[in-house]
Amino acid sequence: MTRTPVTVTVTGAAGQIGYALLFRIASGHLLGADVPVRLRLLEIPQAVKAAEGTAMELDDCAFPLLSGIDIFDDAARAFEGTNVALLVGARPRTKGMERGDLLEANGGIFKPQGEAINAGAADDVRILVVGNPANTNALIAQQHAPDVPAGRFTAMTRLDHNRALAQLARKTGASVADIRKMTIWGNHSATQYPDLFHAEIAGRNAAETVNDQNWLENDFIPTVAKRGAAIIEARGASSAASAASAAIDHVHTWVNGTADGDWTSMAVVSDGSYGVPEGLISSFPVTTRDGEWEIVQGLEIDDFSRARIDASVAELSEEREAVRKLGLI
Ligand SMILES: NC(=O)c1ccc[n+]([C@@H]2O[C@H](COP(=O)([O-])OP(=O)(O)OC[C@H]3O[C@@H](n4cnc5c(N)ncnc54)[C@H](O)[C@@H]3O)[C@@H](O)[C@H]2O)c1
Ligand SMILES: O=C(O)C[C@H](O)C(=O)O
Repeated sequence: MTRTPVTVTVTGAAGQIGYALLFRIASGHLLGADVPVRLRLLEIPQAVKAAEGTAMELDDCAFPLLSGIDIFDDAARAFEGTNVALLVGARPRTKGMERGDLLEANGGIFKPQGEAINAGAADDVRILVVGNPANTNALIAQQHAPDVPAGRFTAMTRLDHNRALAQLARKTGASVADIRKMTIWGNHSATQYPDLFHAEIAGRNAAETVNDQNWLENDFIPTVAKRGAAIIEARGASSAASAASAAIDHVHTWVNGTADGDWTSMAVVSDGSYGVPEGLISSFPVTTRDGEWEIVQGLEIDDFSRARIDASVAELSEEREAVRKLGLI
């Protein structure tokens, strides 16, 4: 193997998402079947031993692409030279909580991690924040990494995107592979807006194909937006394997590009597109190419969609105010 390994830092490596994620990174699903990876794992001191156990299991898989694993309890060292940073480590919500309730508990994690990325990551670093509330945690980290281009900080709404694909496929009998141009707008929270008006099934408009406004409004949107809570209710723990899978999808699409005629959903820093205030990290339809993303422009937004996008974006503005008050940005 002649390629230089890509350094991937994963925080919260001993957690439930970490356990589902690391084996897929090491087997080549994150970056490609020909890309060797070196893992740097970050955990809190009490969980380092558990991370060591996971590292032993990774060794035991004898993955040809895995060129090394290092474990740290110090963010500054964990992000040294990192090309891809997956910020997973944070407390998950439990029954009855909204993700925003985690702001105070988790927000403090992302300031030092942003600083560590700023100080030590590779010039081409790309960051995905998974830990909740993901959009605002990404904003906190980004605000503390002034030397890293703001667009490198993204938050995950790909799980919501995948959930929307699955619900639409189930309703229409279409295959997931036939669906294109799905969009999640706004926050990774119950206010998010999964948009069927621009999606297509086998080239036909999805909302027209479904032709059932009642289902769209009272079933599809709430099912997707509240799926995280439904998983917690059913499993007694928040989503893990599906979250890890979405994280793999997010980075793979970012690095390898969206298919022609399709786009994906990523929470990225707003440039004011679609009336989303500049600087908020909000989910948009994006295309990707050569490791860069671009917000899809020129979509017509009707009153129904406008109201829902505005509500989710208003929540993001409130979260930004809340972390300002907490002194986190
Ligand atoms: N964006 C999404 O779609 C999405 C989906 C699922 C879960 N999540 C979120 O991901 C986060 C992790 O979920 P989980 O189920 O793996 O939780 P978990 O409790 O199983 O694991 C979290 C891990 O993070 C570690 N950790 C805590 N603080 C840390 C720090 N400062 N540095 C490094 N590691 C730290 C903990 O020790 C623990 O091992 C939660 O906030 C959860 O809500 C987001
Ligand atoms: O809902 C949660 O708290 C976990 C995660 O964000 C999810 O969407 O499953």
